[in-house]
Amino acid sequence: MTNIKFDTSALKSFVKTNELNEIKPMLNTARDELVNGTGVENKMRQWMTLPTDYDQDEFTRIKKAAKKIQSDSKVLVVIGIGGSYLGAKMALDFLHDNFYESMSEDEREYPQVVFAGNSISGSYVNDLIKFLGNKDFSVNVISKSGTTTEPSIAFRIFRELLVKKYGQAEANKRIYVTTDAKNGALRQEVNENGYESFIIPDGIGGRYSVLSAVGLLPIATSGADIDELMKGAADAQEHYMNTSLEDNGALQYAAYRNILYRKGYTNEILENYEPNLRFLAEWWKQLAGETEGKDEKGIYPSSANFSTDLHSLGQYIQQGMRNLMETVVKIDQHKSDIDVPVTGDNNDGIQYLEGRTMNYVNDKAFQSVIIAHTNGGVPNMVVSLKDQTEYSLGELIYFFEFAIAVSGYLNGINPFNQPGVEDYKSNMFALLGKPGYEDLKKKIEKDM
Ligand SMILES: O=P(O)(O)OC[C@H]1O[C@](O)(CO)[C@@H](O)[C@@H]1O
Repeated sequence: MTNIKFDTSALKSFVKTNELNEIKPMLNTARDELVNGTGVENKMRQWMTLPTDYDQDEFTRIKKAAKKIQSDSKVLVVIGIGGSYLGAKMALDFLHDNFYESMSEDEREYPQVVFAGNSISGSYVNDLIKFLGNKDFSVNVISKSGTTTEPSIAFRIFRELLVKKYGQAEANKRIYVTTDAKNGALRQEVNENGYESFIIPDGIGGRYSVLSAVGLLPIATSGADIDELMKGAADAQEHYMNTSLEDNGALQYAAYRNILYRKGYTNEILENYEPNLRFLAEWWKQLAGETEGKDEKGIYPSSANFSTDLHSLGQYIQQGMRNLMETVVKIDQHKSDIDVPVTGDNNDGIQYLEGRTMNYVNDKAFQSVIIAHTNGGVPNMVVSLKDQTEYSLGELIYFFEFAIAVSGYLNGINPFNQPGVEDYKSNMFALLGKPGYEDLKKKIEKDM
């Protein structure tokens, strides 16, 4: 097994063999804290066994709901932010064609999945309402807390739109809620209105939730195979939970990125050579950033899309401040390929590429960048993924979740909380005049 290979061959000039041996006892302690549940906040580890231990009845209901949406809607509006958004968006992009979401109604077999509630932009929401026009649509609102401002506002707007279009009773049948089992405003609304609902289990935080109903309903609605996704994740669970450092790419990734971090490579760039992997990095950035960035430490997660960003960020990466490390997610078997056309002339200077394919050129770019950036003082790691299937994505999700959680324990922080996110929220509530924030409002206004 495993469709993932973790390659550190480009790290030779940055990490000596003994360094892996030296960090191994600490890594194993971190791994044991995670796997055996002896670490802090251990109740938030339910994602670890989710691929094999999930509610089968709910899984069946998710597939049924996806079928209903496919039969009665042209568009599914998914409302959520952070972990209640990024996993589904990442998976949809990863699994479908680059222009899948732009296909017209007649061309598509399954509903278009669009997102809302992931910003506070009035223009975006107006554009989306315009786009929906007369199209039949349903709404999947996702929020673990049920109280996050961005999705709450969006849900009000799109629920109102549904009621206006279909009437209250039919609108209620087009609303799918994914939230906490008992708590929060959304659960209360489910109880009052009888919406179809799905549960985000207590022990799964937003950024670890893509393999729960949070990701599964939008992914299934888009026509992707969630059985295969879970199968890949289940096989990854079996592998990464039960193998030691020598055979475990996720543990190796956790070890090497921390060795590098301790040498001053404090910023990690997750990179790809496929445009539809852009949101993989956006998902990973929340996973890594919210997990590790606390107690005034942690690797800063960033991303770049190649070769696009070689023509923008490339200069900085090659010669800027030397605190960067790169992790490339590389696809081994591409979905498709195309020849460089044979024209019989060399006016554009690329006749030497005739007979080659675009993926061949892309692969040479990948190799060249590793050589250049390594020579420029930027350590490179490579996560190679066999292909862009549901099975491989399931594995990849588990690989990163496991590695980042171990990495958090290794760096001596609580990997499963995110207290820092609350500060801006409190200020915003105070400035907006939310009841209960009067004192903070006064304090802010005094300091302004
Ligand atoms: O699902 P919820 O409760 O709306 O939260 C959304 C996101 O907001 C955060 O709590 C941070 O603000 C994330 O951790 C979470 O993924």
